[in-house]
Amino acid sequence: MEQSANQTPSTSDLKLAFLGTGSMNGAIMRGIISAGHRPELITATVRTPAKAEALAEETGVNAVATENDAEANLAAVADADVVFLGVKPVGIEALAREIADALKPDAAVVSVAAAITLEMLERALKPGQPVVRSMPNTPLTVGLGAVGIAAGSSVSDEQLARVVTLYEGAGIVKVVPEHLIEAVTGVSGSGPAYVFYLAEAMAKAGEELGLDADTARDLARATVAGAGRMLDGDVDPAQLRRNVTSPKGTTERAIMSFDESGLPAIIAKGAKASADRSLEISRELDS
Ligand SMILES: NC(=O)C1=CN([C@@H]2O[C@H](COP(=O)(O)OP(=O)(O)OC[C@H]3O[C@@H](n4cnc5c(N)ncnc54)[C@H](OP(=O)(O)O)[C@@H]3O)[C@@H](O)[C@H]2O)C=CC1
Ligand SMILES: O=C(O)[C@@H]1CCC=N1
Repeated sequence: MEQSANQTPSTSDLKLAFLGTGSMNGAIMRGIISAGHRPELITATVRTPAKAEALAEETGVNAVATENDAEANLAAVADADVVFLGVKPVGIEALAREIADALKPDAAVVSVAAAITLEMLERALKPGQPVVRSMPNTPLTVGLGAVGIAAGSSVSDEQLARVVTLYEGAGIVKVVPEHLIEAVTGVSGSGPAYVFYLAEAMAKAGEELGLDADTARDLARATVAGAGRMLDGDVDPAQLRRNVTSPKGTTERAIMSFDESGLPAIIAKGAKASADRSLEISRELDS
């Protein structure tokens, strides 16, 4: 049964480490900083020195490259209260094993990786280390993220609430049983790409209707951004759609065409393909 966490402990003094600060961990970190977390309490690691320099310059965090400092990940977690693991799924377990002995025993380790199960994470860390499996998405970077999280066996209510509060600074959070994380992946983890894909397709449609490429792209982009902004809050997408759809008007014809083409089923099939791929990667990596 899905539930929303409702405790809001203070997280403003927590020391955070982001290990592997690319698209996803970078989005989480930027969202948390925009929500007010002080960059001087954050250490971020990447592999490449130039990327570390750019991150430090842009965000003010302490950013370190593992190519410059082989101990960077160990140093980053040494006094961290919450550690976000943000490397590709294939590298997560090795990273967890690398930092296992350097973590504070009560540090919460939050994986953002697709397909990496709580069992795999707990096996790679020391017994009793609190672990959270999360499935975030990149709109966290603009404070409009959507995150699913599942708690490991050693996570206290307070530790889970801290992770929820950190994420809630930059989006909405749903606490779900682990077996539903694949569903979260199929809807919201991969979801931003579906929406960008829609914007690409709308732009192409505009060109086919005679608009020049720049005009078509700008109209499609602004439409998806504006509609996305209207969805922020407790609103019903179907009602917003109906507000655009005049009886016997132009939009109605377009929606009828989408329905005749089976668009809802096509989207459901794509979301399932994402969820299924997550399970497939789990099987590939679980040794
Ligand atoms: N992108 C997305 O929308 C989403 C991604 N995820 C998950 O997020 C994770 C990361 O994906 P994504 O952000 O897209 O990938 P990226 O390639 O953008 O980021 C990976 C980061 O890890 C760094 N890195 C690699 N190895 C190490 C290491 N040993 N120590 C420190 N840093 C390291 C890379 O540094 P460098 O660039 O210098 O090589 C890079 O900054 C994946 O597990 C994915 O499943 C989950 C939800 C959504
Ligand atoms: O494509 C991926 O595998 C990652 C996980 C969800 C979104 N991006």
